[in-house]
Amino acid sequence: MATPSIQQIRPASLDSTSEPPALFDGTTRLYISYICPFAQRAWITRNFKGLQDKIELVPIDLQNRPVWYKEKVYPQNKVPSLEHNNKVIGESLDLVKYIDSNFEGPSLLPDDSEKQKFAEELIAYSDTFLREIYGNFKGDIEKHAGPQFDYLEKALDKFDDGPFFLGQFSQADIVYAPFVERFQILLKEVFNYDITSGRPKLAKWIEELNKLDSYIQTKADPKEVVDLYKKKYLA
Ligand SMILES: N[C@@H](CCC(=O)N[C@@H](CS)C(=O)NCC(=O)O)C(=O)O
Repeated sequence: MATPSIQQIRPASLDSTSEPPALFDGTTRLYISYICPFAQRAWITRNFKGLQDKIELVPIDLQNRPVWYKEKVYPQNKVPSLEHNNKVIGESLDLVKYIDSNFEGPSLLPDDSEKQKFAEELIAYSDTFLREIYGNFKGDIEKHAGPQFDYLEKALDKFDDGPFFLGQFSQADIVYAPFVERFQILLKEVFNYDITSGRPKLAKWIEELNKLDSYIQTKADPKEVVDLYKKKYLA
């Protein structure tokens, strides 16, 4: 029997014509959009911890959002959000930490305090990383984005007991992976800029990420990424 493709195991997105799920019935639900890198962070966390049966994935069509999402689930009207224990929480960085510490499954932070401190530093830097790159899509991309990828290359040099930021796969990798995925596609396609050129550790990090099912299953459609970003940033 053929292995089901990644797309086949993805539930269909709910749109303005869809009925809401049975909200606050005790089911834990992670609301995402397949194209959203912030939501992808929480989705990878859920997958890596093996919580596919404990946290139901509810994809939303952001272009044609159901009104009940804002009214009944998450007034901020953004994804990701998590319905858990009769409340709804949002913000991807908080959700990565929340899912990691409130559910079973392998921990996404090592015991080593030096590594924990470095994870905090990397996670705290992620907003600056994004701002520097997104904010310069119309400018000299090499000048502005280059130092950001150099930052990652240097960070990957800190621990040598594995290919990830802390050696082993952790929250820090999850925070950056969805964005590096998109920037790699987009900068190559639009600016012919290869983010891995001269950055062997970053190249290896991407290669190793692409061996993890929990990440592979969440990857965005590259064509959709390019179309969306061109429309948003380069029109
Ligand atoms: N700071 C938020 C950002 C989430 C976010 O901007 N999500 C986008 C999709 S990628 C969204 O829901 N946009 C809908 C809107 O702004 O109306 C997080 O980290 O979770």
